[in-house]
Amino acid sequence: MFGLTNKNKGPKQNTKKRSRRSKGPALYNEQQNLGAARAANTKSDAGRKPLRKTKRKSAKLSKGVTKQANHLTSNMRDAMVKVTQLRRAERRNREAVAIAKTTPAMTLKRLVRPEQVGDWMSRLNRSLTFDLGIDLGTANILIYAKGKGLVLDEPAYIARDDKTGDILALGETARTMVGRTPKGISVIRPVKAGVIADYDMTEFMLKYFIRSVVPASRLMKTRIIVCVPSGITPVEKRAILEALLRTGAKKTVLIEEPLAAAMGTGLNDAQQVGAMVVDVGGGTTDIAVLCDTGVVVSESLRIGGDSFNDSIIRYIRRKKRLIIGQLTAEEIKVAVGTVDRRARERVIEVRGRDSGSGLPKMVSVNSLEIQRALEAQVMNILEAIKGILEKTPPELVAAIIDHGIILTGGGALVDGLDRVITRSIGVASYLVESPRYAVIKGVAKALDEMSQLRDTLDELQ
Ligand SMILES: Nc1ncnc2c1ncn2[C@@H]1O[C@H](COP(=O)(O)OP(=O)(O)OP(=O)(O)O)[C@@H](O)[C@H]1O
Repeated sequence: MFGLTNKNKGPKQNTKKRSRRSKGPALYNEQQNLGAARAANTKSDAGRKPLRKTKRKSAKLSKGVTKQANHLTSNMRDAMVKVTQLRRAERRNREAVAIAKTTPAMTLKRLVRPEQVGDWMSRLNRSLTFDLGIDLGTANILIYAKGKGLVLDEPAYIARDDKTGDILALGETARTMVGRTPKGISVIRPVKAGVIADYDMTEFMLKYFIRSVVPASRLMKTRIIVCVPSGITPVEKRAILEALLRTGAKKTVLIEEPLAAAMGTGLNDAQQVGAMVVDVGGGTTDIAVLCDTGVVVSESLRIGGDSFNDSIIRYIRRKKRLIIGQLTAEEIKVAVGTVDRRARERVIEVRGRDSGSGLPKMVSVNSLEIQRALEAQVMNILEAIKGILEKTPPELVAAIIDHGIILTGGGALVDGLDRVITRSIGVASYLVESPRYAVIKGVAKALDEMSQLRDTLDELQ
């Protein structure tokens, strides 16, 4: 009975409150039932009926009341759960309204932790900045985009209408027009011997090629490292930097060709103690001794793949009385050309115009003839290497003997150059893998290490 009384006391108060507030039908009925049960209980006590009858009656009554009380308790629990759920939903609504009222920045602060904000900012900055490396060569222009790789590899040629000044073709299309253009159209090379020969055309070519690889919206954020021959004057350097700035770039930086070539060959260890790099390009041959502080001694010669072609043209005209063009000379050089008189003999049939009669003619040319044609130029390169070694500090010479002479640049692909240098200088020399791309690989590295290389780079912004 005590248990029963206790059970009835608690729920009774709650039920009253609830019934007053919400007057829910279930709870109201329960309260009425409980009241009826109590009234019945009081009546039975007052009547003082015989003991057996009273016992049976009170047992029946207590069963009923227990049942009702249990029922009431479970209903109370349901009601409490409902109230809690309602309160939670109300709190959630209030929070949602508060977030909606805050500014976007406040919402960002609420949703993103401070360290994530930093990451987010740097990620955004990185995605907006565009870093380019350019090998502005006499023969070819190569562009490397950080994070993307080599994005442009085109011959540095422009076909132009002489009368109107209109540009008709650029790059490979213009190169194939060399020696085949009608009157009034000329194919020009704006960069000669590594130096800008025609400023307007160089600027036009750079703008055209850069815009073909950089979205216009990112040009203002573009940083460019450009590679130049070691022998150019400060005025020429500034001209190149300004031409690049006029393309719309944010910042332009210069790096010397031999330094870039050395970096591109992955020479870091040798470079620290001393290395000699001979970069034979289309227009220039750059010879330099480098150590960890940069270029120690260097020289730039106006000799390269193009002047090799000129020598071949002159030789064939003189010895074979045949006039050939630049493209044929290039073909001969690649097919049978050599600078080593001990090389295996190869022969090629060459077509051209007879210098006397002006009629078409075909002659055969062999490797030894090409070796003779190129001999004087190779002698100049060998003399320049000897001269540089004489100016090199003895400690570095010892390092060069250990590491050898490294050959880079497309011009160094001419057969036998490495063997001739090794025999004449007495120091092992070797051609790097993909010599045409050594400089642009170095420029790519320089882009990664831009901040450390600050002393070695000339910059403009
Ligand atoms: N297989 C080959 N044999 C001989 N010469 C070659 C060969 N392939 C390319 N060349 C020469 O390489 C030269 C181009 O080399 P590269 O692209 O390194 O020059 P560049 O960087 O444009 O010139 P520079 O460094 O003088 O500004 C051309 O003159 C071409 O004739």
